[in-house]
Amino acid sequence: MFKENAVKLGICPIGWTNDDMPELGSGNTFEQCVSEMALAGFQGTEVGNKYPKDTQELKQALELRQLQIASAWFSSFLTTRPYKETEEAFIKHRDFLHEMGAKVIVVSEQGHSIQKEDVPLFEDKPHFNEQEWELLAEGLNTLGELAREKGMDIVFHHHMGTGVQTIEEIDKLMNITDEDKVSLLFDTGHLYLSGEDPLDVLKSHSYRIKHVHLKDVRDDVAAEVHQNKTAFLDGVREGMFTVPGNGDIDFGPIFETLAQMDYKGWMLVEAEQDPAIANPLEYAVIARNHIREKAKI
Ligand SMILES: O=C1C[C@@H](O)[C@H](O)[C@@H](O)C1=O
Ligand SMILES: [Co+2]
Repeated sequence: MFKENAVKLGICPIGWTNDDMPELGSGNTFEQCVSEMALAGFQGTEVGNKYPKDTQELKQALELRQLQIASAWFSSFLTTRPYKETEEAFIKHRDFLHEMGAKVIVVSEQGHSIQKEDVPLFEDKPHFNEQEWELLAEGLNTLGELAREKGMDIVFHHHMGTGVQTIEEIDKLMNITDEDKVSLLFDTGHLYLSGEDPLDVLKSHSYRIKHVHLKDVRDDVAAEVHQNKTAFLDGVREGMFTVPGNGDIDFGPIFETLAQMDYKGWMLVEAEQDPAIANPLEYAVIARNHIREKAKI
């Protein structure tokens, strides 16, 4: 299994408050969120919309709970907007994360994304044309260089409803970007929901994976989302995702493969669902226990 101290375990705030649907968990405070993360036994977190913007204030709140910032999501629009727009926003984001001690920056291409659109998730995903693939690759290589200026890496987030969702698309992106500048985020839930075998991605891109999101999927809800032509955010509300140990993904072989490939870095539970239905602390504890049982950490 994993070497000692190779992996840091974290949890994302999206189970407490959802940045894409701020009405989910609107009554949950930042203090409740980070206190419950620590109480459930996690060492770190990503950044959510309720976190203090002031780095000193955020550092103090995290130090009190012995939590670290692992990363934060960044939306790029390299395929649809002038490059400079993405670069300007990226530099601010990079500098904030650097100040907070993070080593990786999560990047997701949101050009043409249907992630927030009211259209069928399983039917309307975008497909990039060759020119868009080139824009994406060039832009990501440059963002990767900018991250390197601060000793950081960008980790690309493949995602349902975007142009980089399937294994074929992930393979293509990895092939056309510079391996020294663009790394990969491995998100179990997005791969499984897309119908991919997450183990295939681990095996093909082990040396580029530098960040992990642990998300489980409820097969019965996912089937309804498929059948009823539901949109991504409605699927989330309906409970398509949950924490590891509460859904249908078998995490044993995933942890085994990550350990065999000598994965080092963060693994963060990231399980968006309605906190009014799934109590965030209760589900954080379910996830922590499942990881202890299956990954022996
Ligand atoms: O990393 C992520 C961030 C969320 O905003 C996103 O929608 C979620 O599904 C995810 O994987
Ligand atoms: Co994710």
